[in-house]
Amino acid sequence: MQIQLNHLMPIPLQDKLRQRSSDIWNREVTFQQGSFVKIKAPSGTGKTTLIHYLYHIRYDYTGQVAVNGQPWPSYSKNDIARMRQQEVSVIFQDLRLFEQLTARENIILKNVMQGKPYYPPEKIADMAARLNVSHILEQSGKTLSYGERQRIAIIRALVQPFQCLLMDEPFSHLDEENTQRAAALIAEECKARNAGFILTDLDNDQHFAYDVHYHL
Ligand SMILES: Nc1ncnc2c1ncn2[C@@H]1O[C@H](COP(=O)(O)OP(=O)(O)OP(=O)(O)O)[C@@H](O)[C@H]1O
Repeated sequence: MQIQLNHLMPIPLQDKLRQRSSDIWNREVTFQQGSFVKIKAPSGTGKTTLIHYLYHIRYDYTGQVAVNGQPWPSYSKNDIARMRQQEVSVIFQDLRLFEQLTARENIILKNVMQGKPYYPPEKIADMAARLNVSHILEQSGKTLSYGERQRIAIIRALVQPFQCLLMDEPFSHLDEENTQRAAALIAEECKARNAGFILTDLDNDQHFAYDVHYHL
């Protein structure tokens, strides 16, 4: 999956962003299939906005986001749904777990809706053990701590096919050990699919062997 930005600018932030230089906003940028991409930016400069544009759930921009050569708006609703099932996965900054479902139900919800599991239960158990969340899998979403939710959201994003994984500050509430464990799992799952990712964060980090760094 290749994503190209063609002079992308958020309409609500145009005045603010014109006053600072950026590698992303109002530029021509190509995110190559399989690349590990880091986008660093201070708070409030549009990381979440960018991730929402890339996942095509927000559209208040000028310019273009093209996926595999075609702008997002040219795809049908069915195409977009299929691409979110097969080609692009996401870890939102606000996580978006269903509070009334258990952690396990949140993880497998997309598989259940599609009628088939992507991974067998043992693989999900293995991922949960690696991220130290085995003991909370049957707890309801509303009782989980933010760090636990973050690890459940990470596992949920990894139990589907994808060519590109979008991640918005995915380790913001994890300690160093759990961050390292989560990053290792994400890197493995990307390599297993020949997939890449686009990760936004506030600071520099060494969690991955990034192919490209950008400043937002
Ligand atoms: N729908 C919107 N309409 C107008 N302004 C918005 C909208 N959404 C976000 N903003 C503003 O755009 C700016 C960027 O927001 P965004 O959440 O993308 O930043 P961020 O870099 O992810 O921030 P943080 O690091 O704090 O999570 C903020 O000043 C925010 O108030």
